[in-house]
Amino acid sequence: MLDVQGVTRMFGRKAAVDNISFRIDRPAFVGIIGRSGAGKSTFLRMMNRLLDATAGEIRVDGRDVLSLKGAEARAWQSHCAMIFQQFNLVPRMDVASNVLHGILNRRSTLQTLFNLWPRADILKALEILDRLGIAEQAPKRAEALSGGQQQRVAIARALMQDPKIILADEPIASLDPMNAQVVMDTLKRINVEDGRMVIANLHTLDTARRYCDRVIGMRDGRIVFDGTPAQLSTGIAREIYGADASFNEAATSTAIPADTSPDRSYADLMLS
Ligand SMILES: Nc1ncnc2c1ncn2[C@@H]1O[C@H](COP(=O)(O)OP(=O)(O)OP(=O)(O)O)[C@@H](O)[C@H]1O
Repeated sequence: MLDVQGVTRMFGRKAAVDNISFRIDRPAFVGIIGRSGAGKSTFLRMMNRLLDATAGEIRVDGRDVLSLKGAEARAWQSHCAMIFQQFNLVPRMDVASNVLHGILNRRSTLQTLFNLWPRADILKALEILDRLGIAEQAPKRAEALSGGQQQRVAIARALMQDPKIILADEPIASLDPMNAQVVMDTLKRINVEDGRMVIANLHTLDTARRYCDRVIGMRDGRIVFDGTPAQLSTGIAREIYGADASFNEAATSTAIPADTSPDRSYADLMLS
């Protein structure tokens, strides 16, 4: 369903992403790991057409999304919703309106001007918020919510687009461990229950191991590992991060200590 072939992005003489290729045949939960500057964000930004590639193809169900232009490129962007480390909500706007903004590009100028939303869309937004456990936050301003709740609003906004693929660029990097777990559990749930592919740039190894079906390790723009979490040994992790023998995985951990952890997470249940 996703076939990445020879994708490269140059910035001047530097290849931020250097001729990468991989295939994903089912709606998997894919984690991309690597140190800062490895090219992870650049790849996601090319995939949803925020950034042009210098070379290569990204085929989704046979169609090269890198060659789409104009309205077709915009339509593709709504099929691969993106969520960001800093949530990118409108802080002073209420939560429900932030979620409805996921389909802003489907409205007429007049509707936008008077902030008019069809009843069916409002009900859908509330239904999604309810599903993510934050329905009671709908009338509040986004800025009044905790970071974890804001990221769930951003996920709700993404779901409003009914995307095939969700791209998440360091979705939990600004969150404390408890909120990070809630957000990752939410993404896993959407992946498993809806069959939507999730591709997430992750900065902690334990998160990649715990939630991903497949892990892609990048270093200096290249793929240096592509496999299952079980294949990701400490030695390979060292290679990905360019670290020496003193590299300690626990140092990158966001895990919640067992005695403060809530009931077993959804991901635990799915994976057990
Ligand atoms: N707009 C740009 N102009 C010039 N160089 C850029 C630009 N965007 C990214 N780069 C460079 O491309 C390389 C890859 O950056 P990228 O942000 O994709 O890495 P990353 O793995 O996502 O890192 P991080 O986790 O820090 O975001 C880096 O060397 C970065 O400095």
